[in-house]
Amino acid sequence: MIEGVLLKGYGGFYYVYAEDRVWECSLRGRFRVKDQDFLPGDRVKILPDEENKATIEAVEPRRNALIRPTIANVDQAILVFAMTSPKPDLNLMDRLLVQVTDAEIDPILVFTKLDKYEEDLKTGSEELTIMDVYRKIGYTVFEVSNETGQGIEAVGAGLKNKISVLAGPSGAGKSSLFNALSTGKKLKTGELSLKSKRGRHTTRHVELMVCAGGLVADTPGFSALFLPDMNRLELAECFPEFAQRRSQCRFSSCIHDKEPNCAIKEALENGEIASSRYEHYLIFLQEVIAAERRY
Ligand SMILES: Nc1nc2c(ncn2[C@@H]2O[C@H](COP(=O)(O)OP(=O)(O)OP(=O)(O)O)[C@@H](O)[C@H]2O)c(=O)[nH]1
Ligand SMILES: [Zn+2]
Repeated sequence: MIEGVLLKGYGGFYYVYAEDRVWECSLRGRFRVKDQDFLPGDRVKILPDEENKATIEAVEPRRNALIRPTIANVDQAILVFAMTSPKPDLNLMDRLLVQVTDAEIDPILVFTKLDKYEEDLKTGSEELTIMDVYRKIGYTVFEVSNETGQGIEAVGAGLKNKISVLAGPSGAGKSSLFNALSTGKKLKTGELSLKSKRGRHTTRHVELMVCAGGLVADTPGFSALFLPDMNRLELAECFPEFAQRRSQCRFSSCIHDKEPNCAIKEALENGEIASSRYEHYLIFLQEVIAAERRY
């Protein structure tokens, strides 16, 4: 028996990645009734019968499961944004960071189009780049060019043996990144480029794809504009630079809005917290409060 990860269920079969290849699997009789219980990302044990064919014999308990997209055992979210053309939408970035953090998934920020950005820089330089702002907060940040390949290897090293979801706005370079990470490797059965996948299905099935020694899901649904169900105190917990200073606020129930002696507002005034982050926090706070009232 060999261990693998379920990539997708399709047409009555299950495609499992194990030992560096994709196996077309059917279910053992006892699993058939609870067919719908299988999710991409599930860790399974398979028994090969013929070449590339096998049966699923066992399923491991899940560590976590996302509802949208529906994937089990997600380790990390790769949030892809272009440094330039288009300029990164920081509101969306902070929203995704809140969603991911709330789901207890590690965020990784990948900024693309480094080649274009460096060209732009020749006309004038900024003091603290957006990338530095997020690095300073403590996030893992990569700067890459999908065109020249610069920085790609470092991103790939972080994907190995992990299940990652890919999210970010249209035009950010998600497909290009996926392709850049997959170069030099001939695609095997069950592996297709992100773009050809997208072109093929109008209704998007969630599925995992083999990429840089790990598994990656393209997740359009993850850029949802609504914040997850949370209360006003939980929101600040999703901003690491707020959470870290919260105990210094005068009131333990401080939501860092109108309260006096707020450590977060002090840090904002000192320039230790980026104004865009605080601005977005306030926008999200209003949304969370409005949602609280609805229930
Ligand atoms: N110069 C440069 N162009 C890039 C880079 N990455 C992507 N592009 C270009 O940016 C455009 C959008 O890239 P895609 O990879 O299609 O973006 P996407 O995020 O998959 O977009 P959607 O499919 O709409 O979600 C394409 O024209 C790419 O060639 C990069 O690092 N440098
Ligand atoms: Zn406060």
